[in-house]
Amino acid sequence: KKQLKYGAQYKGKREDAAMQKWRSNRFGQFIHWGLYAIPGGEWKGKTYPYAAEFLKSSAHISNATWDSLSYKFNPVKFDPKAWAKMAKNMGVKYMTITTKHHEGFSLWPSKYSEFNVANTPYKKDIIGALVKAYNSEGIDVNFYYSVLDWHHPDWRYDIQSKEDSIAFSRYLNFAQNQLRELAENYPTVKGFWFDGTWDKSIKKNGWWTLKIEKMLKEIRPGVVVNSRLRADDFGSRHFDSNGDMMGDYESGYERRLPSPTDTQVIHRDWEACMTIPENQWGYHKKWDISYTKTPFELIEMLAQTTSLGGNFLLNFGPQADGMIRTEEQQIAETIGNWMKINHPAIYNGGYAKGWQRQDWGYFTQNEKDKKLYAIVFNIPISGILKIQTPEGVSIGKASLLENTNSKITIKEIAKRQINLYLPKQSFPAPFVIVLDTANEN
Ligand SMILES: C#C[C@@H]1N[C@@H](C)[C@@H](O)[C@H]1O
Repeated sequence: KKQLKYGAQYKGKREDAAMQKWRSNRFGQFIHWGLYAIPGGEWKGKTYPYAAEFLKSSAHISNATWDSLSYKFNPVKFDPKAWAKMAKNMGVKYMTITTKHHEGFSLWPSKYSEFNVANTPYKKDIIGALVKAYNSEGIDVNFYYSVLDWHHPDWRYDIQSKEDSIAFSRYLNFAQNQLRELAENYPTVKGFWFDGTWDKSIKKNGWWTLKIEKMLKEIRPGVVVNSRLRADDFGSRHFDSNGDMMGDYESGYERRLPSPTDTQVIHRDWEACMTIPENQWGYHKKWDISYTKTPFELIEMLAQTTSLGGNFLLNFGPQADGMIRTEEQQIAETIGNWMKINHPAIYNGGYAKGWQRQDWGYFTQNEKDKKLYAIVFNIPISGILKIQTPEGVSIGKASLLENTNSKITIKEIAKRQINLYLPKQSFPAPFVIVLDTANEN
């Protein structure tokens, strides 16, 4: 074991109320919004297939040209209450908003950088409006903050000279000031989601990442910080040089999930963030420039994540005019209709210890109602759902969550081998079975 000053600050899961709330939320909305929404993946008549929020680099656009987009930022149709209503109806319990992405443009009137929403035709504080609207809907708000900053003159990708280290320490002070400002000015913030921490400059300044974590937790006790902020004494990220996770939850699952049987993740808190297109976080004018996931695919990801004790953060990329595109609205509505019936299998849901993953779907154990849920995506041709029960546990009753009068016949065909016989009906959508279990001894 190495002696670390800037490694993991604690072992195991946080069990305080704020972390338990974060964990019980399970389903969140990611929002990527910034100047990149204006060009929307297109530049000088050319469409770029890469992530729209990376257009500045994929189209080799100068800082001066990119920054001048701020003079055009005027989302006249922006209605934070409408966004929050849509999110509520979709069934998310938290939202994570880009306060500043790699472009360096701040969506709040920051004292520490002119490059912010106050100096645009729109003028108003977007972060403040979103926090107010989402909190009014009972939705927690977290702040995404990119440490990587293409705009700031003191940003460095690496420290290769005295000048670099002098400039970069100015940058680290600037970022610390902005983060303090966010934590102080928006007291209901529940978490900080750091990104853009992969460069050598940050890996050589692991001390700063711990300082930031401590500062935020001092200003906002209970606030939740992702592992992606953190680097240790030797530049190891997410997990320190002794293999211990830093921050409060693992945030390495970006556009990917652990495999359904990868149970090593259940020992820590974690979150997967996911795009609906293949790889677009910011708004891209061409929705179908890549494959876009269907609502049922996204619901399966949510179920898989919950079954392994993780949170699922689904991304939306609002338009420059402030509207959420219709394709995203429709997906939100379909997911919301499913959540209205099936949320008991998700909220407060987690890993069902001892219940072996089956091909037909996922088990989740509800921390609150202590019930076991089976979320079914793949009905076998036989119509029989096979279940292997843990040692000493039997299934007393099984019924459809959407119709608890529906009786599902249970048959023990061998020790700990159960057949569930589905009712003869169509199942046009993924569905949930509530299993009443009992200890045999
Ligand atoms: C790469 C990269 C960034 N990380 C994702 C969460 C998005 O913010 C994307 O731009």
